[in-house]
Amino acid sequence: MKYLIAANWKMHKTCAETLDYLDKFLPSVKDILNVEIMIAPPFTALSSASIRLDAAKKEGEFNVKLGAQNMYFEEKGAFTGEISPIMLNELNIDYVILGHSERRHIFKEKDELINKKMYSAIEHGIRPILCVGETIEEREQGITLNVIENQIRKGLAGIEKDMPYIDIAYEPVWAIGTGKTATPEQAEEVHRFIRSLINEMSKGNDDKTRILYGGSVKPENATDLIKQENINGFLVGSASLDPEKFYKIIINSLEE
Ligand SMILES: O=C[C@H](O)COP(=O)(O)O
Repeated sequence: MKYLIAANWKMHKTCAETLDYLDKFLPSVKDILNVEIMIAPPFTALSSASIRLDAAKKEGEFNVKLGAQNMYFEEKGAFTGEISPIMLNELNIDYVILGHSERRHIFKEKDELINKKMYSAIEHGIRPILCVGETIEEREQGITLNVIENQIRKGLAGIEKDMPYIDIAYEPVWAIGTGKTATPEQAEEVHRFIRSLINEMSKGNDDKTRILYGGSVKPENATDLIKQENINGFLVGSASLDPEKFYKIIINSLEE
């Protein structure tokens, strides 16, 4: 399984800043082919980034993919402010991040809506990354694994057979943007649980599904996290905004 190191820029970077980033970042990862790299800029920068990546790919083999940070499940219609899968298809978007904790908590997205988006992404050939994670209160109540199981069962309801086209990101809400990373052991405990759950749900058809860790990943903690047996990559927020830091996370993940 090729690991995936993904950058979620959230609401950061204009088109000009995106192109400037790619100018610095792409040459540094040109020869890295044994890990998949994905960048999810804001919607407004996807088109420019897509053109820039196409140009890079014409110059040789390249392992950088583009992702969207969200998507609506309908193809078109009166859904003010939303972006559809066919709009993403037009830009050759490979991945879409769904159910991110900021979508769940700030924008009140529920598992049922996330499940419809998962269906739609798969139907349109866009590989979804389903994000799950517990709050600090849930961890303190000792219900972390119940919360994760519930989010995964509801998010994947009806699409268990499509497991080979899905990745999952475990992002403890208390570790996102706080500087508090889960320890490698804390992360591994949940990743091991997710692996056995999706293995059971897909009847053993989960060997193409990467389980990413997200939450204050930085160059300093990437090596110890990736050493864990069931951590198959990262979803990186703040540290991915700096091309050099993101490059170091990739390099440090490759050492193991
Ligand atoms: O999608 C990324 C996660 O929310 C992690 O963000 P962070 O690396 O800034 O903690």
